[in-house]
Formats: sequence, structure tokens, C-alpha cells
Amino acid sequence: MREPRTLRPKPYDTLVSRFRWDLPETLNMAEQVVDGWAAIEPDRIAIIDLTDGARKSWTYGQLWDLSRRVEAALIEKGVMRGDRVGVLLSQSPLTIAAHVAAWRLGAISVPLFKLFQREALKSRIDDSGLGVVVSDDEGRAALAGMGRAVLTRADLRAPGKPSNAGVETGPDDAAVLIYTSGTTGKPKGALHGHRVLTGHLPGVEMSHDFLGERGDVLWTPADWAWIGGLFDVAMPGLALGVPVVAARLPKFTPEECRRICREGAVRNVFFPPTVLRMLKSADTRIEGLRTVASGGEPLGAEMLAWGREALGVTINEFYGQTECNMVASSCGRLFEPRPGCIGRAVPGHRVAVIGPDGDPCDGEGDVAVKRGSAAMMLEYWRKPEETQAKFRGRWMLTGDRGVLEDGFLRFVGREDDVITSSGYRIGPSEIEDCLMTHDAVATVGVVGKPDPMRTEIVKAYVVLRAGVEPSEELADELKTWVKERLASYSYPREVAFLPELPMTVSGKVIRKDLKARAVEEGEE
Ligand SMILES: Nc1ncnc2c1ncn2[C@@H]1O[C@H](COP(=O)(O)OP(=O)(O)OP(=O)(O)O)[C@@H](O)[C@H]1O
Repeated sequence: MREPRTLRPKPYDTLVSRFRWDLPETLNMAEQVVDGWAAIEPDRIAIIDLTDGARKSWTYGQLWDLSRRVEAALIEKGVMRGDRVGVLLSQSPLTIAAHVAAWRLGAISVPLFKLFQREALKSRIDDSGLGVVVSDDEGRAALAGMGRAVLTRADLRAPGKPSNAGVETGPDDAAVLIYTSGTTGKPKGALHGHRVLTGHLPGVEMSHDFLGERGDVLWTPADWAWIGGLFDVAMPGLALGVPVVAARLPKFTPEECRRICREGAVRNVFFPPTVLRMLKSADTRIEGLRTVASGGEPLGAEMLAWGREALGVTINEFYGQTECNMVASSCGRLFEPRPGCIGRAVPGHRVAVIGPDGDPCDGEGDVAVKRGSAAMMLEYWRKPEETQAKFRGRWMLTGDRGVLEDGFLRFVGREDDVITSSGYRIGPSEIEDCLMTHDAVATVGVVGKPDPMRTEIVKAYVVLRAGVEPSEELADELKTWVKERLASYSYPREVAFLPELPMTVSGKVIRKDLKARAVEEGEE
């Protein structure tokens, strides 16, 4: 039996100093995810499919067969190397098969969220210029009138003879075009090469305390159209030979989340902070988890403490972005996390905080990742100027501000989100983290509101826990809460209560909407 390819848990410093990217000249993710396993262990379990209410196991052999059918249908539609193929599906075996089929043909897969409304879908379809979309009946309806060929399961054909002969790809050949979340502005397409999966593996290993232990089963409620769902969970799980659960929650509820974990015998989860906050709010405990990874937004000391108490594990936080993912992470098995900090650089990644001159600096600066990581995008799709602006010398700029403390990355905030108030620069995440420690708060978003005197003031939009009533007194209490714990200049001078916060489909608070709201309020 082929053993899962895990990073051996050596001491952190050894892992970093000995690390070399192992990128062969010829590399295709189809081979890593499905074909390699199907050839040597076709009966090994790849996916535990809970999407139809029943529990159905899919082996690598079956997944290979499905992907060959998709491939045959794509060929029939004339898909060739370099063409873009949309994948408008949530978690399912077909999602994997569609990506793998496109990769085998040397085509570029484009993950698309089922939750996208018409405009969001159309803008990405137009931008990527894709001709064929693999989807389902719902997707076909959503795509009506957009002039694209749609393939569903009903269109799949028995595969002909191996069709990918002659399509050879290397690590830097384009494989997947994945759009950023659009938290700060218009989503941009990050184009990745076949190396991107290899680039994720050390980060996935670290944030899951080394996958591949007997009984490990991976799941995330995050959609597989988001880089977090697709490349932090689904693809690496399959590449490592760890079964992955596919489930569909029409609406996320803590109870449903618990049910999926139980039915799938899930041991390893990626719960973005939003999910953890919802579980905490409902006081939902999930048993049997070996590892919990979180990322995409700041986790915060409060949630780290809750994870230990309610889930019985140290939540491993990771940090990255669509353009270069999983570059810093904590790992309970390698070192004690530092509350309030994300973690340390993942082996294979040099993470630094740099100044305007492009050199590493002390104190707060721009969080940057050195070129050379396999997880780094090739470019923004057809946006040469944006691509150029993303790099400063040898560094890729994340657009985030941070501080490195003994090698631990402390996240201050996105460059655009840092609040300037009375001459102080204030990172919203520390304030959000502090407010989260108050019992009345379910979730919170902090932004700068324009102010004629102070440039900006800190404004907190708070969603209260079920049963807690908003009041002036509570607003004052929350202001004092922060003032007494952080600093007299950084407390929220205004607190507003909202029934919910604006969220991206990947579950991130859309700060630009909160910011627009604050600007509007400032003008009133
Ligand atoms: N652990 C973390 N702590 C704090 N912030 C995080 C963490 N992980 C990710 N992030 C934030 O998420 C960003 C990456 O998000 P993603 O690539 O999904 O798109 P986006 O940046 O939200 O969208 P857009 O670029 O379109 O605004 C990071 O740059 C960082 O700001």
C-alpha cells in the first residue's frame, strides 16, 4: 500500500532548513489527485459522499472513471489545452472529476460558486472567457442565456481510448484560474500552475498536525469553489490519500455541521473563523476531532481558547490568500501557538514584513512572501499592471500589514482596513478580537468612519448573541470593555448593532460594505 505522503514531524527548524520544493519537470495535478492512486490502489476510499442523505463511498478507481467520462464530454465540446473550463458545483465527486478532467487535457479549470447570483457569475465567466461549464441542472438554469455550453452528469459519455496522450504539462503550466473573494474590491482572477497543489501540501500538513494517521477523514463546510475549500482540503486530502467528505448544507447550522462530522466519522476539519463563531454562539461541541484548522480571517485568542475548551484541540490557524495560500501557520504538534499571532512561516515559504524600500524591517510593515513558493500564482489573469503592482523586488505583497515577533506573524489588518485615528494607526482585528471576548457579542466587524477631527474614528458593527437586546447601555459597556483592555485611543467611539454582517459566499465579512456604510453615516 502506498503510504500517504506526509511531511514527517521533525522539529520546526529542521523542517524549514531541510525543505526543498520537489517539483519534477513534468507535473499534472490530475496525476497527483486521482490518476496516481487509481493506478496502484483503485479500491482505496477517496470521497465519502453525504450529499444525497445516504453515505456513499467513492474509490479512486470510481473517481478516475467519472473523470474520464467528463474528459470525453469535454473533448466532444472541442476543449483543448489552455481553454478555460468552468466548474459550477459545490462539494461532490463530480467537482473533483471536472477539475481533474480539465487538467488532464491541459485546460484551465475555473471554480465557480453555486451561490453566485447572475451578475457575479457573468462577470467571472466573461472575464475568464470560458466556453464550457461542468455543472448540474440548477447551474444550467443559472447559466441560461449566457451563451456557454453546459455539461451535466446526463451528458457524460463512456470514455474512448486514452485521450490525453501528448498533453504534457510542467509545474508552471496554467492549471486553475481562481478568483479572489472580493473583500476589498473587484475580484481578480489568480492564475496558478500545476505546482499549486504541491505548494499547499506543507501548509496543510502543518495546520493538521500531519495528516495520514490511521482514521483521518477530512471535511470543511467551506465551498470547494473557494481556494480554502478546494486547495486546503479537497485536493490535498485526495493527493495525500486521506478520505474527504463531500456534503452540502443548504444553510449552515451548527447542528447540521455536527451531524456531518458524526456521519462522516470526520477527524480533521477546516472551520473558518465564521464557522467557529457560530458553533461557539450555539454552544455546539463536536466530539472526535483530531485536528482543527482555521484561516481566511483572523482567528483571535478568544476562539483559540474556546477551541481548547469546547473541541478539546489546539486550533491551528493558517494565513494566506488566493494569490499565494497557506504561507504561515501554527501547528500544535510543533510549537506552542502564540495567542493573537497567526503562526510561523510554513516550510518552503519565506515570510517577511518589509518597508517601502523592499527590505525586511522591524515593527509594523507590509507582509510579503518571497518569490519561489510553489503556491504562488503565475499572474493575475490578463491584468499585467495589477500583476506588476503585486510584486516589490523579490517579494510578493499580500496587501496586509503585520509585525513579526520572534518569527511569529501578528496580523494588523489589510492595508486598506488599517484605521488612522488622531495620528494612531489602528488594526481592526485586535479590536474585533477583544470585543469577541464579551459574552453579548456573536460576531463583529470594525472599520474606520471618516471624522473631521480625528481623520477616522473606530466604529464597531456588532451582531449580538441570540436573546441579547441592543441598548445604549450595552453600547457603552462594549466601548469601556475595549478601552480598559486595549488602549484609550483605539476603543470604538461608536458601536452599532446589526442583525447580521455582510458576508462573502466564502463566509468572510465584506469590510468594504461596512466601510461604505460608515462613510455614508459620516456624511449624514
Ligand atoms: N489567518 C488569517 N488572519 C487574518 N487574516 C487572514 C487570515 N487568513 C487570510 N486572511 C485575510 O484574507 C486575505 C486573503 O483572502 P482571499 O484571497 O480569499 O481574498 P480577499 O483578499 O478577501 O479578496 P480581494 O483580494 O478580492 O479583496 C488575506 O490577504 C488576509 O487579509
